Amino acid sequence: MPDATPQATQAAKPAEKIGVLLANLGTPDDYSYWPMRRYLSEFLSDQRVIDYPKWKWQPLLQLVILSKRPFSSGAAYKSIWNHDKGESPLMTITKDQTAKMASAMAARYGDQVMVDFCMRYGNPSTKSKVRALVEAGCTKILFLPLYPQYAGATSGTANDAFFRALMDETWQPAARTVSAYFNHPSYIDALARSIETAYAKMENRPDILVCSYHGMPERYAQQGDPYSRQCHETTQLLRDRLGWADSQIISSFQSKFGPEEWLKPYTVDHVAELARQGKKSIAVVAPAFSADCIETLEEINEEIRESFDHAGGESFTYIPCLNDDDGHISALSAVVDENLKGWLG
Ligand SMILES: C=CC1=C(C)c2cc3[nH]c(cc4nc(cc5[nH]c(cc1n2)c(C)c5CCC(=O)O)C(CCC(=O)O)=C4C)c(C)c3C=C
Ligand SMILES: [Fe+2]
Ligand SMILES: [Fe+2]
Repeated sequence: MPDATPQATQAAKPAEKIGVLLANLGTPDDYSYWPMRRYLSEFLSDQRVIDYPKWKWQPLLQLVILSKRPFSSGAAYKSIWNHDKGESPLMTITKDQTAKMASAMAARYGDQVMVDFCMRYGNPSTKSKVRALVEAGCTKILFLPLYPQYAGATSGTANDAFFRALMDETWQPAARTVSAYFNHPSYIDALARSIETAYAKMENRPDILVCSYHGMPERYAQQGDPYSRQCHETTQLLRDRLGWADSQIISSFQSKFGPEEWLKPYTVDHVAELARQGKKSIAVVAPAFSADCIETLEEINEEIRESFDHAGGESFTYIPCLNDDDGHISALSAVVDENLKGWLG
Protein backbone atom coordinates (compact mmCIF):
# COMPACT_ATOMS: atom_id res chain seq x y z
CA MET A 1 0.00 0.00 0.00
CA PRO A 2 1.40 3.48 -0.82
CA ASP A 3 1.93 5.76 2.20
CA ALA A 4 -0.97 8.26 2.15
CA THR A 5 -0.15 10.13 5.37
CA PRO A 6 -0.61 13.95 5.23
CA GLN A 7 3.18 14.35 5.48
CA ALA A 8 3.75 12.18 2.40
CA THR A 9 1.10 14.11 0.42
CA GLN A 10 2.68 17.42 1.43
CA ALA A 11 6.18 16.24 0.50
CA ALA A 12 4.96 15.56 -3.08
CA LYS A 13 3.73 19.15 -3.48
CA PRO A 14 6.05 21.67 -5.17
CA ALA A 15 7.52 24.39 -2.91
CA GLU A 16 5.34 27.49 -2.53
CA LYS A 17 6.33 30.13 -5.06
CA ILE A 18 5.36 33.63 -6.12
CA GLY A 19 4.36 34.16 -9.74
CA VAL A 20 4.91 37.48 -11.53
CA LEU A 21 2.64 37.55 -14.55
CA LEU A 22 3.40 40.23 -17.15
CA ALA A 23 0.41 41.05 -19.35
CA ASN A 24 0.30 42.76 -22.72
CA LEU A 25 -2.48 43.43 -25.19
CA GLY A 26 -2.13 40.51 -27.57
CA THR A 27 -1.47 40.18 -31.21
CA PRO A 28 -2.65 38.03 -34.13
CA ASP A 29 -1.12 34.56 -34.60
CA ASP A 30 -0.58 35.40 -38.28
CA TYR A 31 -1.29 38.26 -40.70
CA SER A 32 -3.60 36.25 -42.98
CA TYR A 33 -7.36 36.88 -43.00
CA TRP A 34 -8.72 34.39 -40.43
CA PRO A 35 -6.12 34.84 -37.66
CA MET A 36 -6.45 38.62 -38.14
CA ARG A 37 -10.23 38.37 -38.00
CA ARG A 38 -10.20 36.17 -34.87
CA TYR A 39 -7.86 38.57 -33.07
CA LEU A 40 -9.66 41.76 -34.09
CA SER A 41 -13.04 40.22 -33.29
CA GLU A 42 -12.00 39.30 -29.74
CA PHE A 43 -10.30 42.68 -29.22
CA LEU A 44 -13.00 44.90 -30.67
CA SER A 45 -15.83 42.95 -28.99
CA ASP A 46 -14.42 43.93 -25.58
CA GLN A 47 -16.80 46.51 -24.13
CA ARG A 48 -13.93 48.09 -22.20
CA VAL A 49 -12.46 48.95 -25.62
CA ILE A 50 -15.65 49.81 -27.51
CA ASP A 51 -18.50 50.45 -25.15
CA TYR A 52 -21.45 50.60 -27.56
CA PRO A 53 -24.37 48.28 -26.73
CA LYS A 54 -23.76 44.79 -28.15
CA TRP A 55 -26.95 44.76 -30.23
CA LYS A 56 -25.81 47.89 -32.05
CA TRP A 57 -22.07 47.20 -32.33
CA GLN A 58 -21.88 43.46 -33.13
CA PRO A 59 -23.74 43.58 -36.50
CA LEU A 60 -21.56 46.51 -37.62
CA LEU A 61 -18.36 44.84 -36.35
CA GLN A 62 -19.04 41.32 -37.68
CA LEU A 63 -20.67 42.24 -41.00
CA VAL A 64 -18.92 45.43 -42.05
CA ILE A 65 -15.66 46.12 -40.17
CA LEU A 66 -14.42 42.53 -39.99
CA SER A 67 -15.06 41.94 -43.67
CA LYS A 68 -12.44 44.59 -44.57
CA ARG A 69 -10.13 45.44 -41.68
CA PRO A 70 -8.39 42.02 -41.45
CA PHE A 71 -7.05 42.66 -44.98
CA SER A 72 -5.77 46.21 -44.37
CA SER A 73 -4.46 45.46 -40.87
CA GLY A 74 -3.02 42.14 -42.14
CA ALA A 75 -1.00 44.02 -44.78
CA ALA A 76 0.27 46.42 -42.11
CA TYR A 77 1.26 43.51 -39.84
CA LYS A 78 2.97 41.77 -42.80
CA SER A 79 5.18 44.86 -43.31
CA ILE A 80 6.53 44.67 -39.75
CA TRP A 81 6.29 40.89 -39.09
CA ASN A 82 9.21 39.01 -37.53
CA HIS A 83 9.40 36.45 -40.34
CA ASP A 84 12.35 34.60 -38.75
CA LYS A 85 10.34 33.77 -35.65
CA GLY A 86 6.90 33.65 -37.33
CA GLU A 87 5.36 36.14 -34.92
CA SER A 88 4.64 39.83 -34.50
CA PRO A 89 7.24 42.18 -32.95
CA LEU A 90 5.00 42.65 -29.90
CA MET A 91 5.21 38.89 -29.24
CA THR A 92 8.99 38.67 -29.75
CA ILE A 93 9.66 41.68 -27.53
CA THR A 94 7.29 40.50 -24.79
CA LYS A 95 9.11 37.14 -24.73
CA ASP A 96 12.48 38.91 -24.51
CA GLN A 97 11.22 41.16 -21.69
CA THR A 98 9.93 38.09 -19.82
CA ALA A 99 13.27 36.26 -20.14
CA LYS A 100 15.16 39.30 -18.84
CA MET A 101 12.69 39.89 -16.02
CA ALA A 102 13.04 36.20 -15.05
CA SER A 103 16.84 36.63 -14.83
CA ALA A 104 16.50 39.85 -12.84
CA MET A 105 14.10 38.19 -10.38
CA ALA A 106 16.25 35.04 -10.13
CA ALA A 107 19.26 37.21 -9.26
CA ARG A 108 17.26 38.80 -6.43
CA TYR A 109 15.04 36.01 -5.13
CA GLY A 110 16.44 32.71 -6.47
CA ASP A 111 13.74 30.24 -7.42
CA GLN A 112 11.16 31.70 -5.04
CA VAL A 113 9.80 33.98 -7.80
CA MET A 114 8.69 32.78 -11.24
CA VAL A 115 8.08 35.15 -14.17
CA ASP A 116 5.83 34.52 -17.15
CA PHE A 117 3.69 36.53 -19.58
CA CYS A 118 0.18 36.39 -20.97
CA MET A 119 -1.92 38.32 -23.45
CA ARG A 120 -5.38 39.85 -22.99
CA TYR A 121 -6.48 38.79 -26.49
CA GLY A 122 -5.29 35.73 -28.38
CA ASN A 123 -2.40 33.62 -27.16
CA PRO A 124 -1.07 32.78 -24.64
CA SER A 125 -4.29 33.50 -22.78
CA THR A 126 -4.39 34.93 -19.27
CA LYS A 127 -6.39 31.92 -18.08
CA SER A 128 -3.84 29.40 -19.40
CA LYS A 129 -0.96 31.23 -17.69
CA VAL A 130 -2.73 31.61 -14.34
CA ARG A 131 -3.43 27.87 -14.49
CA ALA A 132 0.22 27.11 -15.33
CA LEU A 133 1.52 29.27 -12.45
CA VAL A 134 -0.83 27.65 -9.93
CA GLU A 135 0.12 24.22 -11.28
CA ALA A 136 3.81 25.12 -10.83
CA GLY A 137 3.20 25.84 -7.13
CA CYS A 138 2.50 29.60 -7.07
CA THR A 139 0.39 30.43 -4.05
CA LYS A 140 0.73 34.17 -4.73
CA ILE A 141 0.48 35.93 -8.09
CA LEU A 142 1.48 39.51 -8.87
CA PHE A 143 -0.20 40.65 -12.09
CA LEU A 144 1.58 43.42 -14.00
CA PRO A 145 -0.21 44.97 -17.00
CA LEU A 146 2.58 46.35 -19.21
CA TYR A 147 0.94 49.75 -19.66
CA PRO A 148 2.60 52.65 -17.84
CA GLN A 149 -0.62 54.72 -17.98
CA TYR A 150 -3.90 53.17 -16.77
CA ALA A 151 -6.82 52.94 -19.19
CA GLY A 152 -9.96 50.89 -18.68
CA ALA A 153 -9.37 49.65 -22.25
CA THR A 154 -5.92 48.27 -21.42
CA SER A 155 -4.96 47.71 -17.76
CA GLY A 156 -8.62 47.55 -16.66
CA THR A 157 -9.58 44.83 -19.08
CA ALA A 158 -6.30 42.93 -18.48
CA ASN A 159 -7.13 42.89 -14.76
CA ASP A 160 -10.69 41.73 -15.56
CA ALA A 161 -9.23 38.73 -17.44
CA PHE A 162 -6.93 37.97 -14.49
CA PHE A 163 -9.84 38.08 -12.03
CA ARG A 164 -11.95 35.86 -14.31
CA ALA A 165 -9.07 33.37 -14.49
CA LEU A 166 -8.91 33.29 -10.68
CA MET A 167 -12.64 32.51 -10.57
CA ASP A 168 -11.88 29.13 -12.16
CA GLU A 169 -9.21 28.12 -9.64
CA THR A 170 -10.30 25.66 -6.95
CA TRP A 171 -7.55 26.79 -4.60
CA GLN A 172 -7.03 30.43 -5.45
CA PRO A 173 -3.63 31.99 -5.00
CA ALA A 174 -3.35 35.31 -3.18
CA ALA A 175 -3.48 37.98 -5.87
CA ARG A 176 -2.27 41.53 -6.42
CA THR A 177 -2.44 43.81 -9.43
CA VAL A 178 0.18 46.47 -10.08
CA SER A 179 -1.02 50.07 -10.44
CA ALA A 180 -0.03 52.31 -13.32
CA TYR A 181 3.62 53.40 -13.16
CA PHE A 182 3.32 56.50 -15.40
CA ASN A 183 5.12 58.64 -12.77
CA HIS A 184 7.55 56.09 -11.37
CA PRO A 185 11.02 57.69 -11.22
CA SER A 186 12.69 54.56 -12.70
CA TYR A 187 10.30 54.52 -15.68
CA ILE A 188 10.77 58.25 -16.30
CA ASP A 189 14.51 57.80 -16.02
CA ALA A 190 14.54 54.87 -18.48
CA LEU A 191 12.51 56.94 -20.96
CA ALA A 192 14.77 59.97 -20.52
CA ARG A 193 17.91 57.88 -21.02
CA SER A 194 16.50 56.34 -24.22
CA ILE A 195 15.89 59.87 -25.54
CA GLU A 196 19.32 61.13 -24.47
CA THR A 197 20.95 58.12 -26.18
CA ALA A 198 18.98 58.72 -29.40
CA TYR A 199 19.78 62.46 -29.38
CA ALA A 200 23.48 61.77 -28.79
CA LYS A 201 23.57 59.79 -32.06
CA MET A 202 22.01 62.60 -34.14
CA GLU A 203 24.06 65.13 -36.06
CA ASN A 204 21.59 67.94 -35.40
CA ARG A 205 19.27 68.28 -32.46
CA PRO A 206 15.56 68.00 -33.48
CA ASP A 207 13.44 71.16 -33.16
CA ILE A 208 10.91 69.34 -30.97
CA LEU A 209 10.20 65.95 -29.36
CA VAL A 210 6.67 64.61 -29.89
CA CYS A 211 5.45 62.17 -27.23
CA SER A 212 2.84 60.23 -29.20
CA TYR A 213 0.46 58.24 -26.98
CA HIS A 214 -2.14 55.74 -28.20
CA GLY A 215 -5.44 57.64 -28.20
CA MET A 216 -8.92 56.84 -26.93
CA PRO A 217 -12.36 58.45 -27.32
CA GLU A 218 -12.55 61.81 -25.49
CA ARG A 219 -15.82 60.59 -24.03
CA TYR A 220 -13.96 57.93 -21.97
CA ALA A 221 -11.87 60.66 -20.32
CA GLN A 222 -15.05 62.64 -19.58
CA GLN A 223 -16.49 59.49 -17.97
CA GLY A 224 -13.53 59.40 -15.55
CA ASP A 225 -10.80 57.40 -17.29
CA PRO A 226 -7.47 58.82 -15.99
CA TYR A 227 -5.46 57.81 -19.07
CA SER A 228 -5.16 61.22 -20.74
CA ARG A 229 -4.21 62.94 -17.47
CA GLN A 230 -1.56 60.31 -16.76
CA CYS A 231 -0.14 60.68 -20.30
CA HIS A 232 0.21 64.45 -19.85
CA GLU A 233 1.83 63.90 -16.47
CA THR A 234 4.37 61.48 -17.96
CA THR A 235 5.35 64.12 -20.53
CA GLN A 236 5.65 66.76 -17.80
CA LEU A 237 7.87 64.51 -15.66
CA LEU A 238 9.97 63.61 -18.67
CA ARG A 239 10.43 67.29 -19.50
CA ASP A 240 11.50 67.97 -15.88
CA ARG A 241 13.91 65.03 -15.86
CA LEU A 242 15.44 66.10 -19.19
CA GLY A 243 15.63 69.70 -18.00
CA TRP A 244 14.05 70.96 -21.22
CA ALA A 245 11.91 74.03 -21.94
CA ASP A 246 8.15 73.62 -22.45
CA SER A 247 8.50 74.37 -26.17
CA GLN A 248 10.85 71.41 -26.74
CA ILE A 249 8.46 68.57 -25.94
CA ILE A 250 4.73 68.03 -26.54
CA SER A 251 2.06 65.31 -26.13
CA SER A 252 -0.19 64.08 -28.92
CA PHE A 253 -2.44 61.05 -29.53
CA GLN A 254 -2.54 58.54 -32.36
CA SER A 255 -4.45 55.52 -33.70
CA LYS A 256 -7.91 57.08 -33.96
CA PHE A 257 -10.53 54.41 -34.65
CA GLY A 258 -14.16 55.08 -35.60
CA PRO A 259 -16.16 58.29 -36.01
CA GLU A 260 -16.04 59.72 -32.45
CA GLU A 261 -13.75 62.56 -31.32
CA TRP A 262 -10.58 61.10 -29.74
CA LEU A 263 -8.00 62.73 -27.48
CA LYS A 264 -6.28 65.62 -29.27
CA PRO A 265 -4.10 66.75 -30.87
CA TYR A 266 -3.96 63.87 -33.34
CA THR A 267 -0.29 63.01 -33.97
CA VAL A 268 -0.80 62.44 -37.69
CA ASP A 269 -2.17 65.97 -38.21
CA HIS A 270 -0.01 67.63 -35.60
CA VAL A 271 3.33 66.57 -37.11
CA ALA A 272 2.16 68.03 -40.45
CA GLU A 273 1.22 71.25 -38.67
CA LEU A 274 4.66 71.35 -37.01
CA ALA A 275 6.33 71.00 -40.43
CA ARG A 276 4.18 73.84 -41.81
CA GLN A 277 5.16 75.99 -38.81
CA GLY A 278 8.81 75.53 -39.77
CA LYS A 279 9.76 72.73 -37.37
CA LYS A 280 11.55 70.75 -40.07
CA SER A 281 13.29 68.29 -37.76
CA ILE A 282 11.36 66.27 -35.18
CA ALA A 283 11.80 63.18 -33.03
CA VAL A 284 8.89 61.00 -31.95
CA VAL A 285 8.77 58.71 -28.92
CA ALA A 286 5.83 56.53 -27.79
CA PRO A 287 5.82 56.38 -23.97
CA ALA A 288 2.50 54.48 -23.64
CA PHE A 289 3.84 51.41 -25.43
CA SER A 290 6.12 49.11 -23.44
CA ALA A 291 7.03 47.29 -26.66
CA ASP A 292 7.24 48.24 -30.29
CA CYS A 293 4.21 47.03 -32.18
CA ILE A 294 2.01 47.76 -35.17
CA GLU A 295 1.09 51.16 -33.73
CA THR A 296 4.69 52.32 -33.48
CA LEU A 297 6.54 50.46 -36.24
CA GLU A 298 3.86 50.90 -38.90
CA GLU A 299 1.68 53.82 -37.79
CA ILE A 300 4.35 56.15 -36.37
CA ASN A 301 7.34 55.11 -38.40
CA GLU A 302 5.48 54.83 -41.73
CA GLU A 303 2.13 56.74 -41.77
CA ILE A 304 3.00 59.56 -39.36
CA ARG A 305 6.47 59.96 -40.87
CA GLU A 306 4.83 60.25 -44.32
CA SER A 307 2.41 62.92 -43.06
CA PHE A 308 5.38 64.96 -41.77
CA ASP A 309 7.38 64.52 -44.99
CA HIS A 310 4.42 65.50 -47.20
CA ALA A 311 3.95 68.72 -45.22
CA GLY A 312 7.58 69.73 -45.89
CA GLY A 313 9.32 68.10 -42.92
CA GLU A 314 12.95 67.22 -43.50
CA SER A 315 14.15 65.01 -40.66
CA PHE A 316 11.98 62.54 -38.72
CA THR A 317 13.51 60.28 -36.08
CA TYR A 318 11.47 57.58 -34.40
CA ILE A 319 12.89 56.67 -30.97
CA PRO A 320 12.09 52.99 -30.24
CA CYS A 321 10.07 51.87 -27.23
CA LEU A 322 11.90 50.75 -24.10
CA ASN A 323 11.40 47.11 -25.15
CA ASP A 324 13.96 44.86 -23.41
CA ASP A 325 16.49 47.67 -22.72
CA ASP A 326 18.33 47.22 -19.45
CA GLY A 327 16.87 50.52 -18.18
CA HIS A 328 13.35 49.23 -18.80
CA ILE A 329 14.05 45.92 -17.06
CA SER A 330 15.49 47.84 -14.07
CA ALA A 331 12.40 50.06 -13.97
CA LEU A 332 9.97 47.12 -14.17
CA SER A 333 12.01 45.25 -11.56
CA ALA A 334 11.80 48.26 -9.22
CA VAL A 335 8.01 48.35 -9.71
CA VAL A 336 7.78 44.60 -9.04
CA ASP A 337 10.02 44.82 -5.94
CA GLU A 338 7.76 47.49 -4.43
CA ASN A 339 4.67 45.41 -5.11
CA LEU A 340 6.15 42.21 -3.64
CA LYS A 341 6.63 43.82 -0.23
CA GLY A 342 5.23 41.68 2.55
CA TRP A 343 5.09 38.58 0.33
CA LEU A 344 8.70 37.52 0.47
CA GLY A 345 10.02 35.37 3.28
C1 LIG B 1 -1.12 51.76 -25.08
C2 LIG B 1 -2.37 51.86 -24.77
C3 LIG B 1 -3.53 51.54 -25.63
C4 LIG B 1 -4.78 52.13 -25.53
C5 LIG B 1 -5.21 53.21 -24.57
C6 LIG B 1 -5.60 51.53 -26.54
C7 LIG B 1 -6.93 51.85 -26.79
C8 LIG B 1 -7.67 51.49 -27.92
N1 LIG B 1 -7.20 50.79 -29.04
C9 LIG B 1 -8.19 50.64 -29.98
C10 LIG B 1 -8.08 50.04 -31.25
C11 LIG B 1 -6.95 49.35 -31.75
N2 LIG B 1 -5.73 49.22 -31.13
C12 LIG B 1 -4.92 48.39 -31.87
C13 LIG B 1 -3.65 47.95 -31.57
C14 LIG B 1 -2.96 48.20 -30.37
N3 LIG B 1 -3.40 48.99 -29.32
C15 LIG B 1 -2.45 49.01 -28.32
C16 LIG B 1 -2.51 49.73 -27.12
C17 LIG B 1 -3.58 50.55 -26.69
N4 LIG B 1 -4.85 50.59 -27.21
C18 LIG B 1 -1.35 48.19 -28.77
C19 LIG B 1 -0.10 47.89 -27.96
C20 LIG B 1 -1.67 47.69 -30.04
C21 LIG B 1 -0.75 46.84 -30.93
C22 LIG B 1 -0.96 45.37 -30.97
C23 LIG B 1 0.05 44.66 -31.87
O1 LIG B 1 -0.13 43.47 -32.15
O2 LIG B 1 1.03 45.20 -32.37
C24 LIG B 1 -5.68 47.94 -33.03
C25 LIG B 1 -5.24 46.84 -33.99
C26 LIG B 1 -4.36 47.24 -35.07
C27 LIG B 1 -5.10 47.64 -36.29
O3 LIG B 1 -5.90 46.87 -36.80
O4 LIG B 1 -4.85 48.77 -36.75
C28 LIG B 1 -6.94 48.56 -32.97
C29 LIG B 1 -8.07 48.40 -33.94
C30 LIG B 1 -9.36 51.26 -29.45
C31 LIG B 1 -10.71 51.31 -30.17
C32 LIG B 1 -9.06 51.79 -28.19
C33 LIG B 1 -10.03 52.48 -27.32
C34 LIG B 1 -9.90 52.86 -26.09
FE1 LIG C 1 -5.23 50.08 -29.29
FE1 LIG D 1 -2.89 51.99 -35.77
